[in-house]
Amino acid sequence: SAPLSVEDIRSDFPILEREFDGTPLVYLDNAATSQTPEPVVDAIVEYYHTYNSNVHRGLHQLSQEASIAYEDAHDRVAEFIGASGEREEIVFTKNATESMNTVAYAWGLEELGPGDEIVLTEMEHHAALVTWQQIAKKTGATVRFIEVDDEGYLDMDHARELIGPDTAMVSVVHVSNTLGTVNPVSELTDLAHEQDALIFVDGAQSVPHMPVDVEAIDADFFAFSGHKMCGPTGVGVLYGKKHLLEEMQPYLYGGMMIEKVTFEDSTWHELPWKFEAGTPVIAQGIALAEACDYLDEIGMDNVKRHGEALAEYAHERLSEFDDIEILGPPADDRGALVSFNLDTVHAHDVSEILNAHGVAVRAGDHCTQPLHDKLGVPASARASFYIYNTREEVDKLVEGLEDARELFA
Ligand SMILES: Cc1ncc(COP(=O)(O)O)c(CN[C@@H](CS)C(=O)O)c1O
Repeated sequence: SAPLSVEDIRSDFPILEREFDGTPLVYLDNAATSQTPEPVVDAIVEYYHTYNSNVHRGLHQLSQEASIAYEDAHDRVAEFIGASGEREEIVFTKNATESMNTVAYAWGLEELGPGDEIVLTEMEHHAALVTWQQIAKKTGATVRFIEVDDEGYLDMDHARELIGPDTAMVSVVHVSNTLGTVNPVSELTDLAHEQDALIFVDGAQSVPHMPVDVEAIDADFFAFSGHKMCGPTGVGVLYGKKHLLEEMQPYLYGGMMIEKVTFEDSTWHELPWKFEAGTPVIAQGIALAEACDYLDEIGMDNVKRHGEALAEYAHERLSEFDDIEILGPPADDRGALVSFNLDTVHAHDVSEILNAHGVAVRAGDHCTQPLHDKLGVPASARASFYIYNTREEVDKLVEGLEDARELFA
């Protein structure tokens, strides 16, 4: 695909024209949520303007149109991540968090028991960490954590030590939303499968930012959110290998997910509808398919290159300051984000002052409290990049930090 034209892309995002009392918006909080391009917004508007209807093949024209668009959106997402099982391997949820809970309840609650181990990493997002921690409490299973070293990399010797015959599930974040570390998910998948364990990859920060082929990785489950990849809020994706989803029982019951219901018992609809109880995320799912088209038009290799180049530049600029501590791997070996602390200024104050410069960054624990505890920092500030950000915006970030330093000197 042709190299990415940031200028053309920015014209698809009117929000980026926003100014606050004359100060232009510099949106650097893409790991929290991305902005939404016109074609995706148009897809939502078109749905509600022309074929809004409930799905699952009502007999009238509108329902037929909505059903086909909604079902086809599953195939489009499958294609985007290389799932050859198409819609049968793609469940639309509300967000990545719900995708992870779906496996924890529909598989974990049934399959786990005392003696079983769930291997996580110390850099897991709460969506995985708290979920598996609580399922372990309910089932008597044990959660164990692969250590993260001082540079923000997984200790793979420790991974090989932990993943053993008692391991039932490995759950690992593909790209850390705090450190920017890109984890060796193929290697971890091999380690899990050697022990007949399953592996769940949290792809919330990878699917939006790089080419992902779930079958090349051979992950059993993969989760991500539409709102971090130019889609709307309200749609997440659970990819699961077909035979696993076939074996799993639903944990949310109701209409749409059933085949036959009697007063005594019920049978379930085919995949993936078995896991989509009630009226699903229709407009959001259709818009997510549009977001896949939008990103593929740019080319995920270009998306990856652009985000990593901005993170590398930001890392280099921030490294010019001797009072800034950057979290995670070196400049040239990370995803599209940089978390950092300014020695004399709390991350919340950094964020406040950057906001006065129009610069939007995240400050806090980024839903990785145990990791921050381990790193010995209460919080961090995080700049995260996407397709519409520029080097000039990184320079604005640095200017804001220079202001913060003076204010708190
Ligand atoms: C690695 C990872 N895993 C799961 C999630 C949850 O995504 P949801 O769409 O909220 O369900 C996120 C979302 N992280 C946001 C909110 S804390 C961040 O600012 O970093 C994530 O980064």
